Amino acid sequence: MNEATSEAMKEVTKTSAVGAISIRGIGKTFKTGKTTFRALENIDLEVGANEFVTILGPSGCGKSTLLRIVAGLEESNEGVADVDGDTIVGPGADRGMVFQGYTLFPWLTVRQNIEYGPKLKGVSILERRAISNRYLRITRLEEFASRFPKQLSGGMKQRVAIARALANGPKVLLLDEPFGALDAQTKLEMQEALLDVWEKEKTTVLFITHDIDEAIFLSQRIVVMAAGPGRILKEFPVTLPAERTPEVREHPEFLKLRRELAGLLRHKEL
Ligand SMILES: Nc1ncnc2c1ncn2[C@@H]1O[C@H](COP(=O)(O)OP(=O)(O)OP(=O)(O)O)[C@@H](O)[C@H]1O
Repeated sequence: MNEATSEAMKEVTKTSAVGAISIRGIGKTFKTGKTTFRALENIDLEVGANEFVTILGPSGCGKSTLLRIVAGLEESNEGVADVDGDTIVGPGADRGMVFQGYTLFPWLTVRQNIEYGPKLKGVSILERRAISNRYLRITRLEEFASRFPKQLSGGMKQRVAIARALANGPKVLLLDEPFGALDAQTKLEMQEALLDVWEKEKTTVLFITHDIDEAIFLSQRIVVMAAGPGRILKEFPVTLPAERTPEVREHPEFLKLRRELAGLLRHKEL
């Protein structure tokens, strides 16, 4: 190999995308006493590295169960899931998760919450400071670094939760209705903030919601699930401009997709 080729390959390795999720034939049955409940049936889903994919579906269709399986918090009964070819057998630093409920440590400041994961891994204090500075900046929380969670609004708490997940350097962000508890205006602001973070970090995002507008605004692709048993109904590419300004919500393509999705989900309890 000549020098030029070897330099070119180094460049490819440096910039090559990571965080591809592959879900193949996943099935899940819950057993409670003598009763069994089929929560997921034969789920196949490929999410590309750096892609932003949203799973949209009615309550109880198994969205959270599927995300928990990818997070390694729940075991499937059938099928396999992997990230970049590494089979998921439990939680791992390659996957960061943010839930609807605020899961911050109340006794730690914003900065300490963000530094918690790196500290557990034994990262030096200087490096930890650099990491928290980066994510405080990206999530626009710099001036709140010394506050405690109870001194923050709901939107700020979710920004800290996202910063804390990113501080562990995950390849994949798994977001389970992270803005579900926020008021309408804060929710819109958080959607823009999340896209900003995704743009800067380029992690793969698998996002769950039952909000059609949220799914369209955020995603490159929407996967619609149905219940009884939980299964994938249909996938929709979102062909909106890459830059999602608030005006995108009035785009003919946005309105068309909203009609299509609402039609598909009309008889479901969304
Ligand atoms: N640990 C469990 N034991 C028994 N049943 C469960 C368990 N976890 C989930 N289920 C059932 O599996 C189904 C799917 O639940 P899941 O939380 O994945 O749905 P979801 O689509 O995320 O719903 P929501 O939008 O309301 O959060 C539900 O009917 C739920 O009652």
